[in-house]
Amino acid sequence: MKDLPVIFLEEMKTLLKDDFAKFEKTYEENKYLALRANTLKISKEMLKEKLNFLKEPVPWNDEGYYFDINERPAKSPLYHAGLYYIQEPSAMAVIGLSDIKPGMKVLDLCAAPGGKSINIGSKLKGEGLLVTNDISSTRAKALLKNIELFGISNALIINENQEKIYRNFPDFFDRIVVDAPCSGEGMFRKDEDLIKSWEKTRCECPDIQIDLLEKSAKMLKSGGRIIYSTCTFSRSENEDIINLFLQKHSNFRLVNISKNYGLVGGFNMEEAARLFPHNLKGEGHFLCIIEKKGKNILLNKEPNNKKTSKNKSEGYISRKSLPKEYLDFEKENLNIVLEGDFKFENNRLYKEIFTDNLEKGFKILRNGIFVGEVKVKNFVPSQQFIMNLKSTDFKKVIDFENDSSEIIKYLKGETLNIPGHEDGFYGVSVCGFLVGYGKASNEKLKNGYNKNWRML
Ligand SMILES: C[S@@+](CC[C@H](N)C(=O)[O-])C[C@H]1O[C@@H](n2cnc3c(N)ncnc32)[C@H](O)[C@@H]1O
Repeated sequence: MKDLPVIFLEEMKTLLKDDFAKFEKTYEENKYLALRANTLKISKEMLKEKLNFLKEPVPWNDEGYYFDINERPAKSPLYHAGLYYIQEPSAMAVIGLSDIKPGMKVLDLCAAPGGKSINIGSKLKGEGLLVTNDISSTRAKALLKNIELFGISNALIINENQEKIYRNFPDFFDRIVVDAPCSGEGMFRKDEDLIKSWEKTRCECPDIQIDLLEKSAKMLKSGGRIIYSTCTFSRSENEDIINLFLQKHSNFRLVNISKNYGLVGGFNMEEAARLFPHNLKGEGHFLCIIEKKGKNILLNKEPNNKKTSKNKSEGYISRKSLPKEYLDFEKENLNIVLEGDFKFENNRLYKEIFTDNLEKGFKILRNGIFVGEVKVKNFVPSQQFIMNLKSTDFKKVIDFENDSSEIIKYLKGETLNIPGHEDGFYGVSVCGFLVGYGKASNEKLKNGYNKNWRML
């Protein structure tokens, strides 16, 4: 039994009444682990065939599977191909039970390290826009890496506060996910550090949570929905926050979340959902969906995100003005013709997703895809670009089995011996899924894998 704060246990007794004993017992039991197929790259069924340690599906997310606590899926080369994301099973309910559809404009306001954003990315299927944000610059870097690894092409990754985001995106989004910073009570079993910071976070979080909802309300289109979630049990960070918000905003209503698989309603808020560890295989979570009343103007037909062409920022170039080095690289090595809104700045080529102006100083970590850079008259593709391609997009590919020692060497940054291969650029893949590229010369493959992503 962990050293749980006495006040926390007292509050849980009041909250759960007869169920408290069952709840308390879960602290002596093992936590559950799960992962989610990245359906931008692989179907859930095909992933199950490739990973023989997967167990039963996570019932509230159609991409999720449980796996055994002794497995280390992050060590597999298939993970480095962006085929799955390891995520706490209850956390999968947030996007799993939402109705995000291709073409929507979605904001993930508190997104790092990106578990929900990756899930939103797969639901959008590359259509529409994902604006994904975290206020912490260090955590936003982890978010950037995950968006790159999982091959999400339609994301604008930002590192801003809610005030500045709302000034730039009034009445803009179809869905806003507020996976709010919280006191983390639901994760005490998983992460004991949260117990240490609990006294502080439980006092500070409600003010931030209500402000995040206030700003989200202003960024939402009429008919749009806010998906509010926390991983804490406390009513003061869940139902109380929602009630406070609804009292101030009569133009919002609660949307009912279906209660299957052990999910239960909120306290005096049947429409919301509570996930308790004594009712299901996962940690503690709260989830609530609120809708802005009014004419439904979602999924309006303008291409992607563009508000008006007048607001389009400057500096875009057409395909025919792309640097010769890129066009030569594409012609020689790829089977694709890249189209889009391009920028070429400081020898770096970008294919952007969000083309409107944002206020000066707005912190953008990535807008769409960083394609690569021109270095000494050669085009060097970026890791992100590679992760957005399929192995069939490369003219030449070297493929390895998941258990081959060569793919591990590649992921560690080593040069590979490749007898019988002609010189030139190669996509490098595992079981047919790209992990990177290399340049062959004299039967050796110079490693092009991102140095910062190397397997240790
Ligand atoms: C529960 S975690 C998010 C987990 C994430 N949604 C996921 O699924 O991987 C909450 C995040 O909120 C961020 N945060 C805290 N205050 C914020 C604010 N005012 N605006 C945006 N993000 C904030 C924290 O840095 C933290 O990364």
